[in-house]
Amino acid sequence: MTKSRDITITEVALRDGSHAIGHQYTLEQVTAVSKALDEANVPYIEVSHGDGLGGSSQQFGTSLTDEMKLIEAAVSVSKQAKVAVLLLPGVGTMKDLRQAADIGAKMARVATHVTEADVSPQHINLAKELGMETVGFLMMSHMAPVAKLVEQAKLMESYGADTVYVVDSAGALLPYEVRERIRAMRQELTVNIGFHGHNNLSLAMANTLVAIEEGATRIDGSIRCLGAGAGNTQTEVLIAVLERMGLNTGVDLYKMMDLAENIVAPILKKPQEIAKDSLVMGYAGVYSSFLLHAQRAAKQFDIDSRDILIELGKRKVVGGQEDMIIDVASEIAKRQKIVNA
Ligand SMILES: C[C@H](O)CC(=O)C(=O)O
Ligand SMILES: [Mn+2]
Repeated sequence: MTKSRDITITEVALRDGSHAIGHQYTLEQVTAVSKALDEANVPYIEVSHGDGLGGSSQQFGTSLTDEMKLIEAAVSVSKQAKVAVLLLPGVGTMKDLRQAADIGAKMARVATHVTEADVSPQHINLAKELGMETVGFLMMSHMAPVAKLVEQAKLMESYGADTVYVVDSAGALLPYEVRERIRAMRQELTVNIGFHGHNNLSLAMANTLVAIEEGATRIDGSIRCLGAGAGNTQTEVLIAVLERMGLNTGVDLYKMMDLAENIVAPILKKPQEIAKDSLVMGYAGVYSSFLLHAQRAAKQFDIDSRDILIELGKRKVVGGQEDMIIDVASEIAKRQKIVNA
């Protein structure tokens, strides 16, 4: 019998990693990765467009494959794993959530900007009615002071979330900032606490361990770092580290290493690394999902992508404001033309 898990992992490469590959997952890739994750005993596998259900659009990026087909495929090969979906109210609809539940998704992660939890009760309630496990996902957690974050987390708890996550969308949080956030939430909430990191400042693992030290038991990872920006906490590495610490995830390390090497690495166009743009995202506190958008805009306007990202950070642009990337790029290009004239 498997010993109960000390830490429960949600593998997010098939959702967060969608950003890194321009939402081009094929049915074959999602089937192969999900099957191997299930065989490795990963308890939760998140599958959706990178921006959650309903994200496929000009604004966020069009999916190659209908996400419902991807979810269906993941469900069909998961014997023990539960398939999770992400939903941003206003991007995904109640209808999307119903459809995902109908085809077998068992967990709904309702994501809002860290100060906007009050847009989530309808979706959390519907997920509960549909018999799904529910997670409140507070994105861009670095942008709110601790007291505000706790207030918003308590709102999500009051709406019925079984777990509330601190989401370091920009990979900008420093370990002491994760510590104070998780500690305060642990003191004020009775539900599970989760942590979702991004590795833009090479701190995803350190931040995850600090979160666990402070009482987070639900942790996200992306295998081979296949997530937005520089990727998330690398799942197979995390499993090895936690095993060394005597913490049980129930996940088979060898199977995860084989999956990372043989199936996931070939999906990546190039190995995940902290390159200049992802580093700037962590430094300037910019949403990791903006990476490819900013790089495309830089090319279009023949400017440095770092200038766009720094400006987006200054303006505190958040998820859903992807159209601002082009505006900012065009302004920088105009300014530079005037200076160089
Ligand atoms: C929609 C975002 O990609 C959700 C997420 O993973 C994050 O904020 O980080
Ligand atoms: Mn993320």
